[in-house]
Amino acid sequence: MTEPLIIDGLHKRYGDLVALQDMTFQVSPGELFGFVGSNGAGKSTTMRIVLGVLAADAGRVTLGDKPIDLHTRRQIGYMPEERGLYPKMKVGEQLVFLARLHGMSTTAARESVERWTTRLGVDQRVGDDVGDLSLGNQQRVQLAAALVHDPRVLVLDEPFSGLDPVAVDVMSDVLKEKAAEGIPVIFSSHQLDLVQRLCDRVGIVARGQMRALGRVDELRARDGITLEITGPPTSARWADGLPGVLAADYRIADNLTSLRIDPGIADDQAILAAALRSGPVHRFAQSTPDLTELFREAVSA
Ligand SMILES: Nc1ncnc2c1ncn2[C@@H]1O[C@H](COP(=O)(O)OP(=O)(O)OP(=O)(O)O)[C@@H](O)[C@H]1O
Repeated sequence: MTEPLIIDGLHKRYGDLVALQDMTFQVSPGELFGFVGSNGAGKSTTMRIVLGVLAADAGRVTLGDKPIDLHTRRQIGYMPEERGLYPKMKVGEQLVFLARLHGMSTTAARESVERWTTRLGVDQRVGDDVGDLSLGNQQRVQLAAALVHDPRVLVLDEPFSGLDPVAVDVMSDVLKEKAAEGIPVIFSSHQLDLVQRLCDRVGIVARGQMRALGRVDELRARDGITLEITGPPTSARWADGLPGVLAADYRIADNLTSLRIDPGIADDQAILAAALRSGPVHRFAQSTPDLTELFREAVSA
């Protein structure tokens, strides 16, 4: 078990531009945390500060209660957004070199490189220059570079971008495995379906601030439940004033009534009865917002 990664009150400006404002969250050991937000929201800036490649103006990053110093930093596996491999160096040599930089013996480094290149499906390419690989395979090598030194924390900036579906599955499995081993894993992504499927918790950032933070299912339930009813004439505004109905949207063109309800107060059977009093009911369905809808709400707030 390692300690939680704690990001506490980070502020960062680039000249007049406020890139981070009181960015605060933590990632527990064994947790797969999805970091999402619009372009320019501040995800890479946060990750760079965690790695110490960029200094915050205020706030701190700790592993448990220990500030991240040079020693702890060597135990983080990092995939930067600007991929940082040397194109003219051979895959295998480069990975062994990086593992050695993190303090591994040559023998342990070679074993680890063989294990990870095999696991990630690039073992046939260890003798090739990185620059001769396809972008997707370079990305697999980049993930191997983040993993070869057996890190205590994983911080990955958009690890899924540009991967084919098979590589997405391999990457997903590896991230789940690393989290299951008990280390904190954080990754940023714009692929919200993937984040929703994989992550224990998510943070949604907009303009340098954390706008929503928590388990995906809790965030989805927090905004209430939506009921969609087709049949009763929307012009009758039949659901107005029913107990527990937070908002009613009558879509006249589709003859569809969409109700946001508070599940603690609303009685779905009473709502169905009210609908039937107004006309025949052809469809009565419940849905919760998905991560894409939560994202839209959070970034537009
Ligand atoms: N070196 C820099 N100098 C000036 N501004 C910067 C610098 N790096 C980032 N920024 C700005 O800081 C803000 C946050 O950028 P950051 O790269 O952290 O966002 P991001 O959430 O990772 O975006 P994306 O999803 O597009 O990668 C943006 O407005 C960006 O233009």
